[in-house]
Amino acid sequence: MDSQKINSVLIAVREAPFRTTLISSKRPDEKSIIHYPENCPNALSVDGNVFSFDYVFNSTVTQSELYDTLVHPLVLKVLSGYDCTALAYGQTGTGKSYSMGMSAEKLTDEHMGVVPRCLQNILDHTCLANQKENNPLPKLVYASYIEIYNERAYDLLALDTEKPLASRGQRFTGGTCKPVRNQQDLLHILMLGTKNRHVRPTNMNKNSSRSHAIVTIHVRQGQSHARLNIVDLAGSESVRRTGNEGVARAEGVYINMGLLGINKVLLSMSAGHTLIPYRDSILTTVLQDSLSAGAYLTLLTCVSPHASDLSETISTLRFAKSAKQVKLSPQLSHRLQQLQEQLRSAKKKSTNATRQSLRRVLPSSKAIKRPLTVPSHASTRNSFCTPVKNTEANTNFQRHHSVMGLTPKAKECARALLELPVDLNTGPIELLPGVEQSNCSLEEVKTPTAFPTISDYIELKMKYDALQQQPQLHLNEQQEKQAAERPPSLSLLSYSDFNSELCSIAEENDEITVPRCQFFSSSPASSNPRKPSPVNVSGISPLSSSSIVISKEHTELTAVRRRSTRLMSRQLNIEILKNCQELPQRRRSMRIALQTELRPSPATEQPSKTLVKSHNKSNTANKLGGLSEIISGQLSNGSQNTRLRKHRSKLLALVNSASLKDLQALPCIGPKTAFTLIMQRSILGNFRNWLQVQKLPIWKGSSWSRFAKANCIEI
Ligand SMILES: Nc1ncnc2c1ncn2[C@@H]1O[C@H](COP(=O)(O)OP(=O)(O)OP(=O)(O)O)[C@@H](O)[C@H]1O
Repeated sequence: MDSQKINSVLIAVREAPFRTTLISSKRPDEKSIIHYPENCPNALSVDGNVFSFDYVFNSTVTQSELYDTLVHPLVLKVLSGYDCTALAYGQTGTGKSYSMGMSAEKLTDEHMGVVPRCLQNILDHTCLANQKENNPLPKLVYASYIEIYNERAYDLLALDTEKPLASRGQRFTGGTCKPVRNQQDLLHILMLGTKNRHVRPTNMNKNSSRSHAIVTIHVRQGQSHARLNIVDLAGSESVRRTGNEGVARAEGVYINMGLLGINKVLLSMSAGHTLIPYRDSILTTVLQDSLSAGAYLTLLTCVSPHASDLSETISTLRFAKSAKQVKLSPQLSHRLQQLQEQLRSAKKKSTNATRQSLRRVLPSSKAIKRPLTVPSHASTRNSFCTPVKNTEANTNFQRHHSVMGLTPKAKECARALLELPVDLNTGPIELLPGVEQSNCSLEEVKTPTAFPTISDYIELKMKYDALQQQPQLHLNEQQEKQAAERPPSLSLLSYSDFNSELCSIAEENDEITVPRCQFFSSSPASSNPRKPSPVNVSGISPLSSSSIVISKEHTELTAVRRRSTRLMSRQLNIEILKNCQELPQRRRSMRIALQTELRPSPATEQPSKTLVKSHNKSNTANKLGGLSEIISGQLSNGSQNTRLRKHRSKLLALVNSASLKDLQALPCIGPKTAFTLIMQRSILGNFRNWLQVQKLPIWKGSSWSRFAKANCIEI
């Protein structure tokens, strides 16, 4: 079905017919400003500027021609499991909504737009596919319809359309998905959308959309889920020409803000930046997944033939040209899910052969590493109590796991150890050999599976609570002795694994309630096993029956601190560490600033080592040179002032020319600040003085003063 090869990014231009309403209508003798050079089928020229795109449609193109050429290939890709986005961009009144077919009006064959055609096409395909006898999983089609109005996302298919789904900075979880099984469902969705969408007459368009609208068609088949986003952006507009006042004027400001956001995202993507400003507007937040490298993107730019719209037309075409630079490499959205599904069933069967083959397919996936650290659901009481034979391998594994994630070498070692034979029934985590378990039914207690769900954790907690009420383990003297001689358990594996499970769940659900557990890191023999203590199972012991809320930040704090943070904390002295307990939760720039503040200031007898050190660390600082003398106060007042002046101008020159990486090397500059600084620099040109830099709207709170202090540029 996806045999047809299409470019991952397709850019097309459609010329709108002359307007017939309100201002700027066609003068009797007026000709279109858009010309089509002969011999260049996919080019157009406006005012002497020639632009070429993948497709160029003149004003006579029909809706069905446009669909067949531009959007039908995307539909085929969606049906094959890829995420796709079709986006309409352009000046107000140039036919974006008309082309995309966002409303329930004009549903005749002549005027029907992209949305109804896509849905019809997808329905036809899925019906055919589902009718095939050898197709066990039917393809199901759903659609959602949302709008971004005044920087808030609203669900147009919800019962309460007034309640925003999300606003800027908030997480967007998606709108109501309605099943689409036939024409009636489709019509119902479009009618609801038309009824609820914000539309208002302006001087340029009697039915001007006041919001960006997104129709998402979901095609599900089993675990596979592909999406086609059809986006009708509100038109860019100048307040002067639309004649908007009051609310309409404010709407225009928000519309332009969303368009600027999408502009920035596409420009950053085409410039190959690693930091894409998705969070700058709610529109780009919502479209983040679809505007990522893993999806197909088709951009339809609509342009006006009117001479009075010349500047808007040229800027629209320039935008389309820059979007052409975006490089994407679409991937099957459900591929990984399928592999994980296979792994899960392979784990249940505990077949070594299947695992080995999957490891070859997914060599670096952490999902592969997990089965070794936790016993499978199928583990029985006996298998739990059987000592792990491959103790040496486990000890090695433990050692390597403690550094896993730090260096590629450590990861390599761990991966190599994965190849060692381990009894899959027992797993590497065992209880004490020969322990009598009285009534304690250990097989009932399931350790987290490789793919736990929230209900798994709730179940786990209930079982811990139940076990706490039951008689504890009893050991005889010999067993105690054996326990004392026993090598440390693989608790670290459990700790790290359990935490990473929590992290992944916390990521999916901003916060969840899980059993409060203590992860022991030494051999159980180190504590008195006779003492009534919680039952130790697989390296996890309950602290209390109370629950704690584990948020994403918390789990990051405890388990998956960044490597830089871990290395940094090793270098810092204990005093700083005490003060920095909350630091990993904060932004990098704040952390660096706080550390700078915590260390002796330049004025004290211990000159600002942080600054000198961090400066010396990078090339950036090497360019600045001589700073240590200034800070340490070794120079006389006069020469110190001269040095400072020189330093400031050198630093300004650096800010005017430095790359993103170099800027980040400066104290109190994080990746975000560096990025916005570069964006401001590209908009405003080189900064003339530090006052200009200080006045930029990028400094929040006391960030400027911290930056100025840390870099000796206080004005
Ligand atoms: N190719 C076309 N053929 C026929 N009518 C068209 C065509 N393009 C646009 N129109 C008509 O022009 C008018 C304005 O179009 P539309 O509302 O789609 O513009 P828009 O770009 O979405 O504007 P806005 O951004 O303000 O919402 C509509 O009445 C639409 O029917």
